[in-house]
Amino acid sequence: MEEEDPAADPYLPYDGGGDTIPLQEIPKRGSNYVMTNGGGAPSTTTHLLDFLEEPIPGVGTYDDFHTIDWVREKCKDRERHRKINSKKKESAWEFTKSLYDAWSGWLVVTLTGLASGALAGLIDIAADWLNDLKEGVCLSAMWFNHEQCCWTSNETTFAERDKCPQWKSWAELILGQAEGPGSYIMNYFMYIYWALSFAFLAVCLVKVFAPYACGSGIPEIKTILSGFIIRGYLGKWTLMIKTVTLVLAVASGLSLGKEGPLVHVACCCGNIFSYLFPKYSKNEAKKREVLSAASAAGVSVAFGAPIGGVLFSLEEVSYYFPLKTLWRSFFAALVAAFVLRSINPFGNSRLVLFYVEYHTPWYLFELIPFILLGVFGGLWGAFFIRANIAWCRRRKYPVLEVILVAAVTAVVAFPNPYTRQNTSELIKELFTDCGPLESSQLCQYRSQMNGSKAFTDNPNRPAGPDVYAPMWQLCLALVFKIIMTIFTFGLKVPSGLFIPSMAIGAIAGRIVGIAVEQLAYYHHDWFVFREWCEVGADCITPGLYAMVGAAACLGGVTPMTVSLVGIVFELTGGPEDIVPLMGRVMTSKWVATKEFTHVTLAREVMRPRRSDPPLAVLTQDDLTVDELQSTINETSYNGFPVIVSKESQRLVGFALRRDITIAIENARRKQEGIMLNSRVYFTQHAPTLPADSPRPLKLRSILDMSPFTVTDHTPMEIVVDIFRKMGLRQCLVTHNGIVLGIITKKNILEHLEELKQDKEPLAASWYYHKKRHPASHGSNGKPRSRVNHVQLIRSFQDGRGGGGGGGDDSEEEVHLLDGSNL
Ligand SMILES: Nc1ncnc2c1ncn2[C@@H]1O[C@H](COP(=O)(O)OP(=O)(O)OP(=O)(O)O)[C@@H](O)[C@H]1O
Repeated sequence: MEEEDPAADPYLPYDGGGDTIPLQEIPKRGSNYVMTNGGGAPSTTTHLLDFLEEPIPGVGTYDDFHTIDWVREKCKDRERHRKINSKKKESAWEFTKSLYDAWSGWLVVTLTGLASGALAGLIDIAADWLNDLKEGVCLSAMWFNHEQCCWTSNETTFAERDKCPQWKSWAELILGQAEGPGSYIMNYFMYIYWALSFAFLAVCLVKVFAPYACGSGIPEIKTILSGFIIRGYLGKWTLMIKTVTLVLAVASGLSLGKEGPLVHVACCCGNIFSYLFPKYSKNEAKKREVLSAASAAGVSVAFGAPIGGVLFSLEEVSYYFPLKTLWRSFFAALVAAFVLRSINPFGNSRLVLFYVEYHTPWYLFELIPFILLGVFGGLWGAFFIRANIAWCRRRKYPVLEVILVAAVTAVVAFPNPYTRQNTSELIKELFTDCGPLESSQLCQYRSQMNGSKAFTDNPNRPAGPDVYAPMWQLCLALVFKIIMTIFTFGLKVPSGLFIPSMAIGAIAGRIVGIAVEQLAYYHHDWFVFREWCEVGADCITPGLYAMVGAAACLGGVTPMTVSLVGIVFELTGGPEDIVPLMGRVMTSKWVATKEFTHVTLAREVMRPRRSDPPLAVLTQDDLTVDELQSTINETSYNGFPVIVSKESQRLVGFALRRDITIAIENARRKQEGIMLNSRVYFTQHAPTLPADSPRPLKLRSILDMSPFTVTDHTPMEIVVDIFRKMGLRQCLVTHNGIVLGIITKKNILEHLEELKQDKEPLAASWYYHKKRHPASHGSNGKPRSRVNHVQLIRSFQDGRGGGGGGGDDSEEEVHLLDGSNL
């Protein structure tokens, strides 16, 4: 390490550039000593020795909506480790501190897991209760939902599980009659009334208290985990409001799920707990390790799928995922699942949402309909994304829109039993295997099974009117769900896409399943069925088709592959059915993935481009404070290359704008003699100055002397690789040691997008936005307002399904660059 000198710190008194004061001679905090000021008269000042060790407050932190520098954060952590290791042998106290430090990672993920599990349980219970409130109330105990109410009743029969005298529908309570058109209309009215009230309350809470609480939150979390700062996105307000409004939004009956928002809730918990430990709160890279574990805990409780959660965190959201984070994610997912299981919100003593056991295996031929379902899922995904993006561009009135969508949903959903019921319940019903004990309408085949026959003895049967009627209702439900999901996703309430997508796939799957089953029944002599599906044989399970369809549609709207299989596998608890799932998922991945071949060189991507203003640089020892400040004020770049001199242009290092501003402010406040014409220098020793010049300001401590550089001839393939592997924020481009330009992470993303669009004109949201609102940009074309930054940041999330979320109401909210692989 280079030797510190007092002038290296802007707080320290300076002796005029001559001999520096040996460290041991500097008195302790609070004592006085005599110094010469800029060659002038001796002055007495109070010197704070601790500043030698303390970093300048604020230096090394980041502004809102900026990219973090992973390399710098990792170095900081290594330095902290070194310090702790060297001190731990000094005393028992230091040793205890080092132990605490080593364990704090496990502690923070345990707390996160506990909190996520508890909150998920609470949300499940509250949402169930509120959802049933739309139909009626439990007179014996108001806090029971419909199911619990009738469980506790002695008069409930097995066939009519949901009927009991304690549970009163609104018509019974208000009109005193349970049947007839009057009661139907009253129940209909009350259903709409509650749905609208919940939706209105949810959107108002979000709008007034925590705009970041809307949407699923997953794209933003991906953005944050890849190294962006979005202050308040994972804060306590967002957590509180998201928890409450999620319950309301789910209960309002809107076509949305709570799974994505639960991941957001878990990440808020992780972020809040990380503030208890300086190791995490002061290091943005370390904080992201906790957030990775938190997102695993989120998925774990959202679906009851702990392993799926870890895979999700690894594959989908995390950017930096060392082995230690894998273990911690696993542990957080485990703790969260355990807590949720103890709360037992589904009342089935199972963690999984849709536990199914199919009585027959699937046959090779069935891969054809499975693949067709895969195609349907892909088409649904593509259609949904396009339609949702197109709709999001037209969005203007968030509150009104929520009320309208909730009203239409309630009015249309009530008459159809498949749309009225809770979506998770619907999926569960669609997944069911028609056993003898199954009371679902979908299992009312013509020749009813003799109840005493075993499951495995359950041949395919012809469908009668009792099955055709629900089939029609399912078809209508499919159309309804497809349309409503497009309009719902992106509303200003918490909304996840997993459950509606699964429902759409499951409905389509069940319809296809029943169709294939009937085909096999009536045409068992066709060669495809002849071998394995004779009359009376038990061969086709429509529930399995529903499951494959659900996975297909889920895969269509999210880029998950391995984690999707993991989640669906855990969700349904069926190990035999994993092969069709894997097949389906892999097909879509192969079709969708396209590798780029970069033929470009760094100099073609670097900024400034020919038409841009020249690169803003700082010289190492001939700027004044005034000149430095005007460079900072006139531009809004995050940092500036520091060069030897205007003539030589050789690179010395890189200084961040924020660090420079903070250091100057601090020096002005705490250091006497710093004026506008004081010379600023980044060198080890001060330049020789005329005797009457004011005291110079040394800024070497904020200079990054090892910035990443590439030469102008480096292929972009390599540059992208360096950015990916090292987590760089920026990289300087040199030629013979002379700085030519800079490439930032966002430049790389824009470049990748250009490649993706086959060199069509760049359509990044930034440029798009610029065209529409020129007034909101600074002279250098950089967006000024916070809203614009949100849009720009959104460009780093995976465009798929990105219509949701965000805290602004502007039109171009959806966007578009795929940054998930950088
Ligand atoms: N010193 C500089 N001189 C000229 N252009 C620069 C300079 N620094 C950055 N740029 C370019 O200006 C644009 C804005 O850069 P900036 O440093 O603000 O980062 P950014 O890419 O917007 O990312 P962030 O979100 O971190 O602000 C980028 O295209 C970058 O290549």
